[in-house]
Amino acid sequence: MTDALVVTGLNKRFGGLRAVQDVSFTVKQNETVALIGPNGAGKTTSFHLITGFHRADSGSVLAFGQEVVGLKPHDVCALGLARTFQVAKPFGAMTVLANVMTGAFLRDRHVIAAREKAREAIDFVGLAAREQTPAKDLTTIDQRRLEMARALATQPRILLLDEVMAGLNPAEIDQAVALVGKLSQRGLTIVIVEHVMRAIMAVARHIVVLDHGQKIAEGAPKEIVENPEVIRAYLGSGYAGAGGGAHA
Ligand SMILES: Nc1ncnc2c1ncn2[C@@H]1O[C@H](COP(=O)(O)OP(=O)(O)OP(=O)(O)O)[C@@H](O)[C@H]1O
Repeated sequence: MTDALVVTGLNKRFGGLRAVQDVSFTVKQNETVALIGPNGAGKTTSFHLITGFHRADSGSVLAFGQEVVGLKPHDVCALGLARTFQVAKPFGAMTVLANVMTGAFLRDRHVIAAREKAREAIDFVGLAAREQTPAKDLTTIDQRRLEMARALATQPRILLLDEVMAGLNPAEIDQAVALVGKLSQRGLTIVIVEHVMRAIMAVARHIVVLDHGQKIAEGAPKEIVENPEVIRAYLGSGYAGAGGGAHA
């Protein structure tokens, strides 16, 4: 079976800073992979490179066997890669439904069909009761749900989630974890950037660790939390439990 995502030798410099250095990893179909590491490690930049928001200096990103480096974000999305943003970027004055329809329009030019797809995504993330609420009036968790619904409405095969749990309370984190599990059950391949280790341990089958733009480890969650290099660079000696740069 073709891998969902094959990232090979990805590089990105910002002036003298090597934000992403020779990063390679593979995500199998229907797998959930987490990208973790300290602030500034290059996680969000990797997402930008994979989704066409930044152009890689070198390297390759194959999505279901097709090269996406060099494509515009819209074209990457059309190939089935959708993402959320670390800082949610809804159209604040527009309703939840209208925001999600902007995602649905990628595949359905007709308003009625796009509205139907948008409603399905809104329902899936549990926002049906907020359909007519302006995005700016949503709570933090509902904004995250909106981000996910908008991404889902583009009918992706691969979903990249950038810190969708940041700022949520423990009960909300549990709800978000359940939602990610539901997305995976639906057959989606998921790449998740997250600092909430409890959530990572619950959803990820495989973890890739970045530090200073480089991959320092990858493996099963149990191996990663015991990896001395990962403990030094990110988790801190207090993990498993509460640790370092990561939020337990
Ligand atoms: N557009 C840019 N111009 C210059 N430097 C940038 C740009 N975007 C990111 N950087 C730098 O690249 C490095 C990697 O940043 P990135 O946002 O990818 O880290 P991150 O791992 O996502 O961190 P965090 O966990 O804080 O979100 C950082 O040093 C950051 O300051």
